[in-house]
This record gives sequence, structure tokens and C-alpha cells, in this order.
Amino acid sequence: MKVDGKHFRSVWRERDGWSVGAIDQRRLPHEFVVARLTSCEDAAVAIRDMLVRGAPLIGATAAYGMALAMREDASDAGLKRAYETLIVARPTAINLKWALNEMRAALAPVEPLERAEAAYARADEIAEQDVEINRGIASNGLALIEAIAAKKPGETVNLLTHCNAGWLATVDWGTATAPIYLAHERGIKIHVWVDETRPRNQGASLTAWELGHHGVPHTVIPDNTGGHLMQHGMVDLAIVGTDRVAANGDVCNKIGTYLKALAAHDNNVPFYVALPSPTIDFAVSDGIRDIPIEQRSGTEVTDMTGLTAGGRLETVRIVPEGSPVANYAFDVTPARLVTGLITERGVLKPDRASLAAAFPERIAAAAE
Ligand SMILES: CSC[C@@H](O)[C@@H](O)C(=O)COP(=O)(O)O
Repeated sequence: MKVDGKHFRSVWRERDGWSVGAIDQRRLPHEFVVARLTSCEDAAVAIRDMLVRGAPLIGATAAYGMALAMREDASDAGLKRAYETLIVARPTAINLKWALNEMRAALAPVEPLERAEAAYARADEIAEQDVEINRGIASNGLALIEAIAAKKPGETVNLLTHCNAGWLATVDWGTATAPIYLAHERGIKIHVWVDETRPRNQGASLTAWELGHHGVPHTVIPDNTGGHLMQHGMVDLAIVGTDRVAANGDVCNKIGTYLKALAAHDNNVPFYVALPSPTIDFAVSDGIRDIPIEQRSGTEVTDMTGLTAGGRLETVRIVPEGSPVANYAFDVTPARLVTGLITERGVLKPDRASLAAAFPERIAAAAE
């Protein structure tokens, strides 16, 4: 998608053919900085420290991390070490494990001398595949927006999204934002309510930034606003992303998603989840019981960073010294609150049978 009129992806292979470029998302929206990753350790740190974040992007970055590792040590021991270094970088987004398993399966049968080349080729494919999948999500989700637009001719379709499931969270297009960008491109009048998404503010800092750069009308709202808007008919459709979908259709996403789904349910607002198939974890049968929820540093809750009037970046404390804080990064929305799952293979019912029927090859792989 576009930044100041220029097309960017969130991660890419640099012109030198081996190092990896990525937008440093910790600096947005105030500074646009590109980081250069040159080792497996760089990739692991980029994921752990949230220089890159968002489930599909974490997966793609880990794939490039494996490729960087193969330049350093392409032996069987090197492959194992790279896998073990990257897999622990973050716990909740299943795309990390999916991408590493794909890389390991591609590299294990290859001679060590040829592994680096094979690794870059597979990592490039994983990145391209992410973009293709998101294009599929875009056209399948567009139909939902078009249906609403047809019911209110001439009026604006109001969407609500939580966190950042935009192009910055993927390689390009985004998941929740893919249908939004396509609808905008097709000239449908849309407006997006953007939840700020405390404590890291991915909505306020990232979603608002990318929608703004792409010219999509949007309004940033405090996290607690969605219910009020829904009660007053100001939201036609909610679309969120996800970090892991269980085999039963339960959806793990950024903390606060569950509350939005409850409010949507109470107000008959359709609540959709956009997901690429690598985000489905068929090995997890029950999402609420079994998806590990990342707990992050308390400083994300106690401190806030922003620009001063003088244009200086400053961090301030907003919680009394000594008050304990809790920081669960994700929650799980039960499938019963989800209207549908927008995938690259169509809009599915959020249940075991529909997921299994749409992705039979993934069921077989999970059983191996
Ligand atoms: C497309 S990823 C799903 C998102 O909605 C979301 O939860 C997310 O951005 C991931 O969280 P993050 O903690 O920023 O890595």
C-alpha cells in the first residue's frame, strides 16, 4: 500500500539480494524508519520487540529470519537452532509456527550447501502467498460491504475495526483492511471507526496512519466507544483481524475484541473476522481453553509515549507509582459471537465443520 504516494510492503528482500528490509513500526506514526535485518537474531529481536508485529507479518519475518540463518550456518544443527531461536519470539500468533514449519519442511531435505538459496526462495514465496491470500480476502469481504451499500444508496457505509489488521500487520493489503481498501478503490463511500487499542495503541498509531496515507476516511475513537456507536446505528459492520483461530471457530485477537463482539451481538451489528488460512490452528480444538495468551510488560500500561507540542518524542507515566497493572495482550471471542470468517476461500460459518471443509489439507497436516 502507499506511503506518501510510494508503494511499500512491510517486509522485503533488499536490493543486495540477502538482507531484509522492514518498516520499524515502533516509530510510527511519528517517524517512518526502515530497519535492515542481517541475521537470524535480528529477525528474532524484530519480532520480540515488535519492530514488526501482526500475525501474518510475524510469520513472513520469521521465514526471512530462517533464510538469514542459513547464510550463517546451514547445517542440520544450524537449522534446528534457527527454528528454536525464532519460535519463542512471540507466543500467540500461530503464523509464526506455521511459517517456521513450512521453512523447515522445505529445507530439511535439501543439501546444506543449497539451503540458503532454497530458504530465500521459500521465504519469498511465503511473502507473495500472503499478498495473494489477502487479495482473496479483499474480494470476498468486498461483497459484504457492497451488500450494505446497496441497502443505503448514496449513504456512507460505517465500519469499525480494532487494533491493526492492516497492511502493516501483513506483507501487504492487510486482513481486516483488505476489503476496506478494495471498497475504497471501487468508489464505495466508506468510513472506518478505528479503536485506539490500548495499551500499545496499534489502532491510533498504525491503522489510522495507514488509512490516512491511503486516503480512506476514518475516525479514531477511544476503545470504550464502540458500544455507544452501535446502539445508535452508527456502525454497519465490524471487521477485525486475528492472531489465531481454533478448529472450533473461536477467534483470538487483540485484547478488547471480545467486548466489541459482545456489543455487536447485543445490537445486531454483523461482526466479521478476516483471516488468512495460516492463522487457523487445527491443533487447537477449543480456543478459549487452549490458546496461550501473551502477557506483556506493565510499562505498556503505566507509560505513554507521544509527541510534545514542540515536536519532541516523550514518555510519561499515567499510573500512580506502586499500583500493580496487568497486561493481557489478547483475548478470545467465542465462535457464537462471530457472524462469519472472511478467508481467501470464501466467507465461512465460524464452526468446526465449515473450517474443516474449506481447508481439508490443513487438517491432514495438523494430524501429522
Ligand atoms: C492481522 S493480525 C491481527 C490483529 O488484529 C492483531 O491482533 C494484531 O495486530 C496483532 O497484535 P500485535 O500484538 O500488535 O502483534
